[in-house]
Amino acid sequence: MLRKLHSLPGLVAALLLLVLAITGVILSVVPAIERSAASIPATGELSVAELAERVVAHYPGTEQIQRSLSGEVVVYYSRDRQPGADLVNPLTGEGIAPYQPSAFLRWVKNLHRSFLLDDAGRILAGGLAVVMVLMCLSGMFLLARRMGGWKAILRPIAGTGSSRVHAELARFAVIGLLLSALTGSYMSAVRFGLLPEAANAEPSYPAEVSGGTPAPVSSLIALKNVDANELRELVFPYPDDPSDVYSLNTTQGAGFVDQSTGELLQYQPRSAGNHFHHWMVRLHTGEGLWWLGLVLGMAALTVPALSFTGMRIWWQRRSSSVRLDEGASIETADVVILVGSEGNTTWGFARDLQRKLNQAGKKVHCAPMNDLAEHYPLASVLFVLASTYGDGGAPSSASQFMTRLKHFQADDGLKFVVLGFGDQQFPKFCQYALDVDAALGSKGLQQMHPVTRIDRGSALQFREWGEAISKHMGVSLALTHNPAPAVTSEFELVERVDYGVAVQAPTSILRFKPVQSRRSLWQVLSLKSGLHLPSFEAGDLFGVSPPEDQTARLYSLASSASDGQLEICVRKQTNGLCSGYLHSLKPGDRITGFIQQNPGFRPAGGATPIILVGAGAGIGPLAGFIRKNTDRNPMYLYWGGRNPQSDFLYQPELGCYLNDHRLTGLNTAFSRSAEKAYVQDAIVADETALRQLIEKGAQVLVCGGRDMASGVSQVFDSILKPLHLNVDELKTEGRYLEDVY
Ligand SMILES: Cc1cc2nc3c(=O)[nH]c(=O)nc-3n(C[C@H](O)[C@H](O)[C@H](O)COP(=O)(O)O)c2cc1C
Repeated sequence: MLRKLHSLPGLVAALLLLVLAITGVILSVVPAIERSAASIPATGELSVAELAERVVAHYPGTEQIQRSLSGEVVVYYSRDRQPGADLVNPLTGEGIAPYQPSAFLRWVKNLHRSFLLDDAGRILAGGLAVVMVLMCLSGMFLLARRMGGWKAILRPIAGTGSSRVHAELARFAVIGLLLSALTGSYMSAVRFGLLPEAANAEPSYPAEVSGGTPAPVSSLIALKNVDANELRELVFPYPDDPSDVYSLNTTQGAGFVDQSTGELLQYQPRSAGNHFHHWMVRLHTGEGLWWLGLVLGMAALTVPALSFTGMRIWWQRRSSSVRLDEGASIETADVVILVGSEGNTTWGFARDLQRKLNQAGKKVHCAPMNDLAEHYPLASVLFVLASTYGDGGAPSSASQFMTRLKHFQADDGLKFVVLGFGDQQFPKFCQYALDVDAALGSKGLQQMHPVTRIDRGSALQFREWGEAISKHMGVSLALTHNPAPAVTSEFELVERVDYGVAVQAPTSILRFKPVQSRRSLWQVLSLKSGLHLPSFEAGDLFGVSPPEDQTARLYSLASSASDGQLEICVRKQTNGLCSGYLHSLKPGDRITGFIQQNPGFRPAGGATPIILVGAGAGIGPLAGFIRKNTDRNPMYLYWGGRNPQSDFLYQPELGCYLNDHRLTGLNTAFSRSAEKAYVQDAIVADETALRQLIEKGAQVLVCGGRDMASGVSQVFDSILKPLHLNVDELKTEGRYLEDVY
């Protein structure tokens, strides 16, 4: 519901909102430009009387002096019976230039206020401001849900792609956008009488004036008492009419001034309502608040990107919303599949499972987790496929599941299996699936297979899980769903460096270059060659499928596109189809593969000290990070191999990086040498130095096998203890990142 409230108005109004935002950005810089051009006297330096005297000295036919909130002073005068208007310097009264408001800015303002359509357009713009308020509020709630609660709203945002960019931008801009939208809605509501307009402080014309000889303007006491910076407007009396008066309008109130006695007549201070109205207008336009104008402009600048990423998210969600038909009824089903999903991708996996179970002759009922029935009379297996959302929380189609589970009656024969879908970059990887598994277990249901976690929709892990389930159920389930078949390119191996054969850990550094492809029309038009690498950074992933199998394996990239080549470090696994295939390549051989972004595994920029930890081929992306450290920020590498003579990967490069200070410190450990040490030992040996680095704000990046990563995490937990910190807390702050396989 909340999501619909956010996305539907956004989709419908996107184009018009873009017009409002872009014109808003242009108008937002006007106060700052005006402010930079204006001379503003210090408070108390110049009174309205002095200002008027100086202006009149240069413009004897002065009729009116106006001051904008930005500090621009304009004199309206008559010379030789011709009216004129000039910008003047308030300190001298001299003219600066003829006052000619920009026709372009007037047009932009009209477009912003009314889409150049008078009242109908103003109503539309007002309606859009209200839509924007709704989108900002619903967006804030969605963001809080995404982050796992309001308290976590300022934490680093995990995730990738449009969804992450949208969340980052929205968090940056939401206050500014909300302020613009609220004040815009208010102004429209006042204009169309939906809200009462604050009574204007218009004093009534004085019934009596002295009618004496006009005194020089500089001597009028009422004008001497007002600071020039408070002036909005001073209208001069008709020349030669002693019964006429000055009309004075300031930021505080309005009244009349007797041109002979200088007495202030009929003065009316601004009411509280009038002040409020005045401030609402200023908060919308930034008039007189140039810095606020720029802040609002920057917020409005995000609207095109928010619209684009918002539409992409909506489209991705829509295109993956392949709802399955329920299949068998609750009463007749012998297998039940319940799906917990937020972004709809889990439904694709469920559909594959349902289809394969049907092919195996099962009667399958499939439904969202929120539709858990009280009883499935004939079912023998209950599958729960659940993603995790927010900070380890339930996705929307499972939000009621735990409550409904309380009324669930399980038959003795019913077994359950939970399959979690999540992303390892999140600190609570598949947490909701783990919670569901525990809750079903505590209901007395029998677990058919331990809860399994699928990382980033891995087709390989899903297939492997299907094989295990096939054995339990005595059927053949060849699960093949692959949520995001990637766009592949062709690459040629140009160099390989081999290590580790003598210690039974054959590991190769493989370097590829892109193969000339047929140029697209865009490349032809933009004079680009077809020989370009797709954009990627060290730490992103390279997906390759061996010829015998369509399922891609992912390897961490050790280079970035700017290095001009694609580099991976691959250990040959026993019976490994893909690693075996890659190790069989000779220079000149070609492969196809694709890039998958992995923005959650990148070193923090700036002077933050970086501690890199890896073992074996896990050094690949770490070497890539060091190579890119051309600013020579503090970077320390802890790496474990088997034997320095055989598998000291990147040894020559690391030597160069130490010499040119891209690498600050190198600590190695070798398990099949005299020292018989692992990377954890090298970390423990350096405990004090590491603790000091972390105290200074260092970030830790770990890459390698799962066992190594878990050992390293334990060691860091004990190093962090005296600091009253632990690895989980560092992970939440984005200061402990893992890329494990
Ligand atoms: C805002 C957001 C928060 C997420 N939080 C977690 C999390 O805490 N733990 C986790 O393992 N995965 C998390 N994920 C990853 C999703 O669970 C994963 O992408 C899953 O495949 C999505 O499936 P769905 O599209 O069916 O909802 C999150 C994803 C997003 C977009």
